[in-house]
Amino acid sequence: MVVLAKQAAAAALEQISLVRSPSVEDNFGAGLPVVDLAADGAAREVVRACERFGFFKVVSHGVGEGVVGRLEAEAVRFFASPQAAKDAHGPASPFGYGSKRIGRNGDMGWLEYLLLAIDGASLSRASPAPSPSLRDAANEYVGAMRRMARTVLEMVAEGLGVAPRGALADMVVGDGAASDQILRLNHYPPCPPLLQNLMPNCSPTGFGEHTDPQLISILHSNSTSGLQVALHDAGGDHQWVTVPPDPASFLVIVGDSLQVMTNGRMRSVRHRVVANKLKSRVSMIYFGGPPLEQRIAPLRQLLVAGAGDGEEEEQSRYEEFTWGEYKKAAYLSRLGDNRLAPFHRQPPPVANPLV
Ligand SMILES: C=C1C[C@]23C[C@H]1CC[C@H]2[C@@]12CCC[C@@](C)(C(=O)O1)[C@H]2[C@@H]3C(=O)O
Ligand SMILES: O=C(O)CCC(=O)C(=O)O
Repeated sequence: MVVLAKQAAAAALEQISLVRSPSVEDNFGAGLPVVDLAADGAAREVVRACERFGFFKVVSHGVGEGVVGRLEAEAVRFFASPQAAKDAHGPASPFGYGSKRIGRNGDMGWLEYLLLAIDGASLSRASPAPSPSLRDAANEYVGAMRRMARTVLEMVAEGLGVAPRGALADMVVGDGAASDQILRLNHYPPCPPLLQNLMPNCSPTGFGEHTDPQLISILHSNSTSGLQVALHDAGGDHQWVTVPPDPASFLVIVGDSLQVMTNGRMRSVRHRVVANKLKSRVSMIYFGGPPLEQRIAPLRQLLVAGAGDGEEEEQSRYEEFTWGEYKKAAYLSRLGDNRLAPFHRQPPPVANPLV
């Protein structure tokens, strides 16, 4: 009987891996990096958090509750619609509705999602928004994410002493820049009860561990927990730390491209989602990438600034590539792969230290 039940649970999960269920001890405590974007010295705090952790929570962001609420309500409505109606907007290749399958190379998660392409300041005409109301809410939300991406990337430039302020922001949200932006709506149903009964200490992986390839990501979630980030100790071992959900805030996540452009000063953080035992998690994430032809290499001013008096300028830790090349390689990779590894000339020091 137990064997049959276990088989049934395994079948329901298909090839979705299980991880240890998070407990309160895994929560990020007082050390969680938080930046008040409206405060004096915010640029310094942004740089500090990106260098130390590769992510931070944003408060005083100025995004209206209605903007978030409208898109989240549309997402909930869409995910609650009949499976056939959702499937009509899939499979995600890469855009559209997807369920359990992530990317093209066999990654699986306990989630369903809608991946939408952005063209300039709004959803791409080619992107299959399931309804006009979802499209309108998404366009309004994308406007808010673009403003936040500009603010944060300008603060990164300012905090690092890079001029002009728009050097990074313009790559992602510059007028007329054919940048590569994506909006993803994720729904993680609760862990199946059968599995919970059989293996109370295990939970299905919602979204497997990965780093984001772009410059920055901006994440919002409802009040259901699940996001974890990998922090490292001095020996290089990592520990998964839960970031408590806060629907009133956003999380900014450093992507691989920003790691390279800052020559490893800022670190893309590995993160994952673990399905919650009881509640659905709904998240919305904006990915800010540059135009395909953008060269991804350390900003010149950082290499010059990194050199001491009379020394030669700091060397790039990476082989050069364009965003288009990196993106192509990303789509050929598995979610959890270290996509920057083939481009490393010099491995960066220990990432994202445990506090
Ligand atoms: C296995 C995958 C799934 C990928 C592509 C490839 C490797 C990296 C994944 C992500 C991670 C960040 C968001 C995303 C939208 C991106 O740009 O790269 C993801 C994309 C997808 O979910 O389709
Ligand atoms: O749902 C989340 O909290 C994170 C989602 C994520 O990492 C992604 O969509 O790439």
